[in-house]
Order: sequence, then C-alpha cells, then structure tokens
Amino acid sequence: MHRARGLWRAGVPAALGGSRAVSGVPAAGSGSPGRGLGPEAEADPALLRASSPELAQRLRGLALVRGGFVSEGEAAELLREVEPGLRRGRYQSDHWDRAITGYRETERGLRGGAGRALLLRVTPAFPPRRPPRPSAHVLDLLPGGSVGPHVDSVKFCGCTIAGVSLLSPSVLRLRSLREPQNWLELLLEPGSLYVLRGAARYEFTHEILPDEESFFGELRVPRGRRVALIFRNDPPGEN
Ligand SMILES: O=C(O)CCC(=O)C(=O)O
Ligand SMILES: [Fe+2]
Repeated sequence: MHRARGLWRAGVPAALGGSRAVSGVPAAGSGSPGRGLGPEAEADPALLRASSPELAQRLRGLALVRGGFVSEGEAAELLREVEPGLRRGRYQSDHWDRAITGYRETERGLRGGAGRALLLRVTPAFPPRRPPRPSAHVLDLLPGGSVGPHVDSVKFCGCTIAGVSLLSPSVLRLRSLREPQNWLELLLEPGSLYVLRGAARYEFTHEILPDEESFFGELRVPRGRRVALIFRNDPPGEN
C-alpha cells in the first residue's frame, strides 16, 4: 500500500537555540575506512563535522556520508528517469507540518533502469531482514527550498534512511533531541550517499539547511536545485 506522501516528516520539531560549538573534526579511525555500507562502515571524514570528537565517535557508522557514490553518467540517467514524475507535481511553499519549503516530490517505483541499479547498490546499507522498499521518495528542492529539523515518522519509516543527492550540494545537519548542543553536519555533494540509522535516525533531528545558512564550517555551500532519491525500509510489524 502506498503511504500518503510526506507523512514520514510528521516528526518532532527541533529544540533549536544555543550557540554552535566549535567544530571537532572526527578522528580518522584506525586502518583504512571500511568501504561497505553496514554499521561497521566509516564516513568520509572530510564530509563530516561534529560538535565534538565524542559525538563523531558516538555516531560513527550510524551517520554515514560517501562522496562519489554515483557517477555523473548515472546521475544524468537517474534524473532522466525521475524528471517526468516530478514534472507532474507543482512546487509547494510549505508542507502541512511546516517542515519543508520550496519543494515537489514523488514516489518512484524502481523496477528497472538506473533507479533499480541504485536500489541494489544501497541495499547493503539496510539490515538484511529489513531491506529498502522497492521505490524511492524523490524530493526536488528549489535553490530557496529547505527541509526543517524533524525526525522521520516511526509509524511510516523503519530503522534506516539512505539518500542520494543530485545536482546541487547541500548541508544535512543532525541535532540531538535531548542535547541540542550536540550536532553533526554532513556535506552532501552531488553524487554522494548518506545513511542514517540507529541513534542518528531516532535520537537526532535532521534538516537540509536553507541557502542563507548553507555553510560547512567556513565553506559556503551555495544551494541550487537539488534532487534527492531517498530510500527507506518499513517499520517493524509491517510485514
Ligand atoms: O532531502 C533529503 O535528503 C532529506 C529529506 C527528508 O529528510 C525527508 O523527506 O524526510
Ligand atoms: Fe527526513
């Protein structure tokens, strides 16, 4: 059955406020970074900033970012596949729960083509008994659009969220629900993959920063149009 689109964003608004701590660049970890996508995997350290090294360590393997996950050719093919579905919708200025602005979205079945190949490549990020659904949530954000802090609905979404970003870079920020001074930021370059699971999925809000706040440390990350393919699994008890 299809879920009403956007329902997964019916989350908890972040308790914002408090000044940002100084970036603690995460320790590189021992040995070479695991290239798998399971909880043992490591994020590309250059694409991740944390409010403290302790927090980076705590979310290691739970908030993952990988640059260059899809090639430019694959990205072009994915866009060709999802654009017709997106064009059927109109850009909206805000969602009923106000978590998102300047967006349109669709759900894309992935039975073939580049989308299906991508689904197979992100599947190892999910627990074997909780694979991703055979469709992607396609979110198209205008340069002025943003996704406010929220936790994906536990009623409609399972333990793992994986997103592939196309076209524009952006910054994904996680913030602890209980300790809002604790944050993690992922630099999402075009072609990158991020994965959120465990504490990163349930105990932190996530958001895509609006253009005027789109910085990764000192680095300005100007926002253009961004299309994301987001993969989710079902919550326990669905099947
Ligand atoms: O754009 C993204 O990568 C994340 C969007 C999101 O958090 C959501 O749709 O729940
Ligand atoms: Fe979300």
